[in-house]
Amino acid sequence: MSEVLLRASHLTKRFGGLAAVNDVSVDLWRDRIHVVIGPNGAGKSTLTNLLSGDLPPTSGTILLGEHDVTKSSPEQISRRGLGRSYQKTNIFLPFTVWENVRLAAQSRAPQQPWNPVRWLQDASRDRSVNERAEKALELAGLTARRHFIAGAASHGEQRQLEIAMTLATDPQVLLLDEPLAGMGVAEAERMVELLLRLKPQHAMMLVEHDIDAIFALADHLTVMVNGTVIASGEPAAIRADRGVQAAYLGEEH
Ligand SMILES: Nc1ncnc2c1ncn2[C@@H]1O[C@H](COP(=O)(O)OP(=O)(O)OP(=O)(O)O)[C@@H](O)[C@H]1O
Repeated sequence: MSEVLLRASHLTKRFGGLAAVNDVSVDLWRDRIHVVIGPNGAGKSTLTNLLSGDLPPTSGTILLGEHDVTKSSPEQISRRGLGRSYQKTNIFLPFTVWENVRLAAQSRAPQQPWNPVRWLQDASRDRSVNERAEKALELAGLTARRHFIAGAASHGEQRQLEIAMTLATDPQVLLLDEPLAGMGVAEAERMVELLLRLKPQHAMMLVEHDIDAIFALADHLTVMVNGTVIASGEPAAIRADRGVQAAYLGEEH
């Protein structure tokens, strides 16, 4: 049965006089994909940064499960089960796909000083780390690519790798920033399949621009403009909303 895994209430984030996120509430449910759309500057990235702890809200509250994480650090929030993909910035391009996923899994083990080489050596001895990495690799559909050098993998495979690395931290809530960005049709289809495969075990929030993917994936759609939610609900209802059409989707929709 579906359950709310993350509940953000009345979040506001001000940068000086600008309310980049203005009184936004979001519930993320297991087995539901919540897609946030909106034009440039709408506040989508800022909202994601608030939920992941990368930015503190000016006001509002965030519950992750039963825990109030409004003032928690990204590390604490991650350890409570929220995984966020960071568009390639975490990938070590000279390492293999497997090594990257194993490093991400190792980040869940007790803290050590930052030393990638030692992390690799330690990780190879740690069965639970390896098991978590193996599972993440498989879930992300990358088992056959494990020995590829990450830097030589295709764009689509690198995006899959980001998701595998996020999964290796064993999250229940996933925040994914434009998982289909820059993908061709076949890669985008594979990514949509992957996200649908992950859906039953996770609560997911995606920021996405690809209209076809949005309507293929979204169980719930939130439309933001200038920091404010102008519509939120079932995709079919949002698609028919004239205010949304005028503000965002364009005349063809
Ligand atoms: N650190 C910051 N300091 C000041 N203003 C910021 C900061 N981060 C974002 N903003 C402003 O907040 C508003 C919302 O930005 P945000 O990046 O969240 O929008 P977005 O919907 O993600 O846009 P895009 O689709 O272009 O990524 C914009 O006006 C932006 O200039």
